[in-house]
Amino acid sequence: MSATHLHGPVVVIGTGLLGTSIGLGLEHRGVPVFLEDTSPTNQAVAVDIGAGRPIAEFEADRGAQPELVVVATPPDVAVDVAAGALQRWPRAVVVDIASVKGAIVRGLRERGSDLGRYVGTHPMAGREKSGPVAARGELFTSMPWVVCTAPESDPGAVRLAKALGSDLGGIVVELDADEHDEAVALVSHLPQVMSSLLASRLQGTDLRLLALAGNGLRDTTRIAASDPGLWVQILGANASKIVQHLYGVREDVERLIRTLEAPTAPGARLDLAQLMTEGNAGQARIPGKHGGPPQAFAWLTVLVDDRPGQIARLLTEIGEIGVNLEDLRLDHSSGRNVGMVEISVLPSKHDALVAELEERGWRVLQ
Ligand SMILES: NC(=O)c1ccc[n+]([C@@H]2O[C@H](COP(=O)([O-])OP(=O)(O)OC[C@H]3O[C@@H](n4cnc5c(N)ncnc54)[C@H](O)[C@@H]3O)[C@@H](O)[C@H]2O)c1
Ligand SMILES: O=C(O)C(=O)C[C@]1(C(=O)O)C=C[C@@H](O)C=C1
Repeated sequence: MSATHLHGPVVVIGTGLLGTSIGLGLEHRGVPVFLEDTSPTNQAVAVDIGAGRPIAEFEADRGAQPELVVVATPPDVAVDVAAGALQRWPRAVVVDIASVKGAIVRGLRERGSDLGRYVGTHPMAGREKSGPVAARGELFTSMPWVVCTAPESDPGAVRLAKALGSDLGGIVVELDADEHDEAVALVSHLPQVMSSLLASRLQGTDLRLLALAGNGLRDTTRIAASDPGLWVQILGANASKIVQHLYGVREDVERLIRTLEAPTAPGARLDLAQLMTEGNAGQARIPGKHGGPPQAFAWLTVLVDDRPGQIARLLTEIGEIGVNLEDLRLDHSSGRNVGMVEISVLPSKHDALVAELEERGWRVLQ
């Protein structure tokens, strides 16, 4: 059977980071999108940046039914909004994209909503920023998109939910809602908590000391900038599953404290080595891009003058050389007018890229 694609119209309710990113991605594919938000400003910004047209234009055609409604509101109103959409458009399939899944399907079941036309989904892609201005149409490319089929789900509705994920470039993964919540407690919610706990230690620190921070601190605290309002809802809705992992963390932290209180005691070094090795083993299990096996990319750093247009020129030249960037990080060395562009590529491309960039006059550190 050939793959199902969306044709639209698609209604997106909630035009923040995720809803606007979905609108942008679908419009880019030629799927007509209509946007609704309780915040007139967020709706207008999403329309202005090309994520779709205002819902009023859709409703002007009385009796029009969307093919699909995407509920992209915060989790605590997702049940109300999805239940409302199922009633408002009695022939449309309704999906939500909230970060927790069990509570939403249970909420809809309790209300007696038509679960045949509802499918819970969750794109495992996002940013630490909120609102439509932070949206990106390519946010979902090659990222997992979980589809949680309930026993009541109609197969046609599930096909459309999967089409949403795959049309936006995501990799569709089918899970039961409870399995999903179990998994994200570890791979998404615990990282957020750990990052916030770490970053909160920085409050009140002398800024001269913080200026020494390298990538270690930046890598581990990026998501500590996430929206507290959204995360209070996510953590609250998945509390019982997250707390199981925090018990494990507590045990490890208590063990580490005991070891570091007596760092020269017999066995202390071995204990520290074990802790680091256990971390290495866990980190090595994280799959590489596109859900493939973990892959070690090769990194190089290019120094660029801190002038407008330099980074764009570098990226254009890497494109001309014909090497695919796997990842990119930008950094500034404190107090110098130079930027550092860290680039990761397939190991087999590394040496040729360095040689070609040096040939073109770039300063490359390896
Ligand atoms: N931020 C992420 O990284 C991420 C990733 C995957 C999934 N999600 C999920 O996506 C959903 C949206 O998250 P976001 O980051 O886009 O949040 P956001 O704050 O950027 O956007 C939410 C939008 O919903 C609107 N809204 C609130 N109540 C509404 C209602 N009753 N009706 C219509 N609009 C309403 C808000 O005005 C806002 O524009 C959440 O359920 C979240 O769990 C977030
Ligand atoms: O990259 C990020 O900013 C994210 O944290 C995105 C992230 C994640 O944990 O991967 C956060 C919460 C969402 O529910 C899905 C994706």
